Amino acid sequence: MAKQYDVLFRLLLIGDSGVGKTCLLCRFTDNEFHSSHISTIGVDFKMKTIEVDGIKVRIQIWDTAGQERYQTITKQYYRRAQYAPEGVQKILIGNKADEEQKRQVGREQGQQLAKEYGMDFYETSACTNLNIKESFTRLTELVLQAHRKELEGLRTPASNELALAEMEEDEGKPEGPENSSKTCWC
Ligand SMILES: Nc1nc2c(ncn2[C@@H]2O[C@H](COP(=O)(O)OP(=O)(O)OP(=O)(O)O)[C@@H](O)[C@H]2O)c(=O)[nH]1
Repeated sequence: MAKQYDVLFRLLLIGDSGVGKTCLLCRFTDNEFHSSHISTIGVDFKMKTIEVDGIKVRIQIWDTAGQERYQTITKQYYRRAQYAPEGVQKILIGNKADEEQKRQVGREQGQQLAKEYGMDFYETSACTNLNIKESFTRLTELVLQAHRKELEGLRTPASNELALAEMEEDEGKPEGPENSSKTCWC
């Protein structure tokens, strides 16, 4: 049977508790917004398939708890992306852009910080659906660009045969940090 996607990526959301990581994810994957704050415990993930530049990309997005008390658990999950080594693609998001009157960080300040770390910067709102698709798509593009060589040929009909497409996700069972052996592109 033909594959539903060409390649699988893992992306990770990190940030302080309450900034809206879970809401960003729910808006992106299910187009939903929840006004209550139910803190993530440890980690959770959701999947979505998007097409970028002719490539069907299955994205597995990990949502981590922002609360400090879960840090020991969450760090286990993102240890390979932790110090953002070369090759790890990242963007900076300032969420809750709809709450202008409660703004904590100036747009220029966010842009400046992103520039310092060589990241793209997006102001988003999970509430109004501002820049949600755009930011996740941009990050996906960056990962695709970083893996251009391995992806050559994916746009052709023969793509299903490529080894990259063999990277299966196990939707029911998130891999534990210790037994994760698949390639992780963040
Ligand atoms: N106005 C507004 N509120 C938002 C937005 N995104 C999230 N919120 C609210 O902010 C609160 C926290 O959102 P969460 O998505 O649960 O935050 P989180 O970063 O996942 O929090 P932890 O799981 O504790 O790390 C909730 O009450 C959301 O409704 C947004 O874009 N605009």
